[in-house]
Amino acid sequence: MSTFDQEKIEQAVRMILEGIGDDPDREGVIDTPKRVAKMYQEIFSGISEDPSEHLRTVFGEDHEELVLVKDIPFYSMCEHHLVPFYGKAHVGYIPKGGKVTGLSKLARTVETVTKRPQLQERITSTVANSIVEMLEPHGVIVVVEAEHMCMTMRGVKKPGSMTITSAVRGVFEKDEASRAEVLSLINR
Ligand SMILES: Nc1nc2c(ncn2[C@@H]2O[C@H](COP(=O)(O)OP(=O)(O)OP(=O)(O)O)[C@@H](O)[C@H]2O)c(=O)[nH]1
Ligand SMILES: [Zn+2]
Repeated sequence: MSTFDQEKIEQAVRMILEGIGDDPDREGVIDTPKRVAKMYQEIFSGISEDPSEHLRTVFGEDHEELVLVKDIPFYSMCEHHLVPFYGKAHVGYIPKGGKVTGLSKLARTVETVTKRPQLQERITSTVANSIVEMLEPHGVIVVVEAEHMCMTMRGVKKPGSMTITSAVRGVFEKDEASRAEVLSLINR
């Protein structure tokens, strides 16, 4: 995978400004290519990171019941239109064999996965799969709710519409009662 290329983005943004019929040399936008490149470095920083890495932090804690971090806010960029979609992620798992990770690491995993050109479905399944791979828990549930600006400010123009995706693994797949319990906590 190629690395972040600030100059290439600056050239491209300048061309976009030209392409939309603006003057890239006028005072107000002269520094815009630089600003956008700097912003992209920040909002696409997850491309060069491995989400699973955060989950290497484990404590040998004997807790084999639900751990749920809900309402993790995120901003991502729709890979089809490169406009934002944003909302909340809820991440729950039931640890096994003492593999309990730090609570912030669940939010950091969401951060890495969302800071890329994305699809909401892929965010949801990548977070769930990273937890399965690294923590080998009894079960994982990830619910993501988001508003997509490509559906609000343009195109179909449906502001307020929310997309909800979920990924369930292990016990949450098989046990309806466990799934219902965690969903009721998320919706509380
Ligand atoms: N499944 C999925 N679709 C998404 C996501 N973000 C945006 N999309 C959709 O991607 C689709 C792209 O459709 P296209 O027909 O190729 O592009 P378009 O002509 O701009 O589509 P419209 O948005 O309907 O105007 C649209 O239906 C978007 O709503 C996402 O996270 N998951
Ligand atoms: Zn889109």
